[in-house]
Amino acid sequence: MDENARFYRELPKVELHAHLNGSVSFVTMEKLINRKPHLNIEKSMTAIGKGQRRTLDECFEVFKVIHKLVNTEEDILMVATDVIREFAADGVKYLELRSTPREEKDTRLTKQSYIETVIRAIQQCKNEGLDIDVRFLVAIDRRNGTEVAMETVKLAEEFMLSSGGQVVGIDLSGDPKVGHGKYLLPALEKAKNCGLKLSLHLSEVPSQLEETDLLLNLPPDRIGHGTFLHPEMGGTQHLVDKVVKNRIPLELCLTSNVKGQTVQNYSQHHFRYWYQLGHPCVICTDDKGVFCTDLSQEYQLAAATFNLSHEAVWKLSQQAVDCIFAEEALKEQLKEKWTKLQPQVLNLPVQQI
Ligand SMILES: CC(C)=CCNc1ncnc2c1ncn2[C@@H]1O[C@H](COP(=O)(O)O)[C@@H](O)[C@H]1O
Repeated sequence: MDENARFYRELPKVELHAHLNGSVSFVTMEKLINRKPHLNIEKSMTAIGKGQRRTLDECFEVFKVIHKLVNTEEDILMVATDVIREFAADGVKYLELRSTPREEKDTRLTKQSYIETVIRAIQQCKNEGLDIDVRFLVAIDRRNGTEVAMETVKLAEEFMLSSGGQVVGIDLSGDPKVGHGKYLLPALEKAKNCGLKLSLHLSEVPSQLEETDLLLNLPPDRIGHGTFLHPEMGGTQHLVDKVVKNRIPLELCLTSNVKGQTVQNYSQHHFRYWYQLGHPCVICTDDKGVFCTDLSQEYQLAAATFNLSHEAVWKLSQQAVDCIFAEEALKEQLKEKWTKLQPQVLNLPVQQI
């Protein structure tokens, strides 16, 4: 590893936008495929390699394949523990995992046992003494409509109260071209009222202005992507003003947006717009397995594309701590960790990009 790459690996990082089943690495995928040879799934069907791009629709097809491979409690436990260990090895000190609870009649997996298993994995990793704190966001897949959204919020609330603070919020995700946020509003309002934090995928594709405007009234605690919010991308100043006024952090995933072709190339990524505004931006991976990346690479990519010094990168990773959903006490502990690590990480004899 060259010294520059080492800087990004040693940089303490916060990952706030990681879909569990999109984060499954090649190594774990191999284990899953070996468990289920009858499915005839090849690794190439579950990831988008270097230089490759896919349409958004094709990307969502990949998740269907992965879901076939991950359909038992045993699979979920393995996938979640592997993903947490990999993030820890990548220098991530705080991780918010998100996942959509699924019921699988064949294997008697229930939404309840799905969430329990993810929590078990988090606990198992904690017992291993890994240097990473993990929290869980229960995801609503927007395609499933009002009733399922409400049921998901109820489950999330139960687990928030019973999990000793492991479940901290709700993610709204899924194919942005399917469904409409107005049908999910009551569930999201309920979530907010019971103390769950909200991270919502907003304006991931163009022409969602009305939905975005509506959901911004909640307001959410963080925004996933927000690619088409600003006027240069067909959004409006009104939307930007709402986001800025409430200082709602954006979770930005460069590789995902370029490989999924919602952004033409790295230099046109909306990171530039929001970063220049001085708005809180958090670099994230989205689906590190599907998009063959990790958080160190994403930081390095952002720095190379937008000409950020190591000091600026450090500040970016440090400011991400302010955007986490975990309790204040943990936030303070993480801030101390950053302060402690700063001299060691920034004093590395690094070559400039
Ligand atoms: C297609 C593409 C460019 C993906 C990146 N952007 C995304 N946008 C919206 N929802 C997503 C995205 N990536 C993953 N998800 C959600 O996360 C799920 C996979 O993780 P899980 O099963 O919830 O554990 C997908 O089925 C989908 O509901």
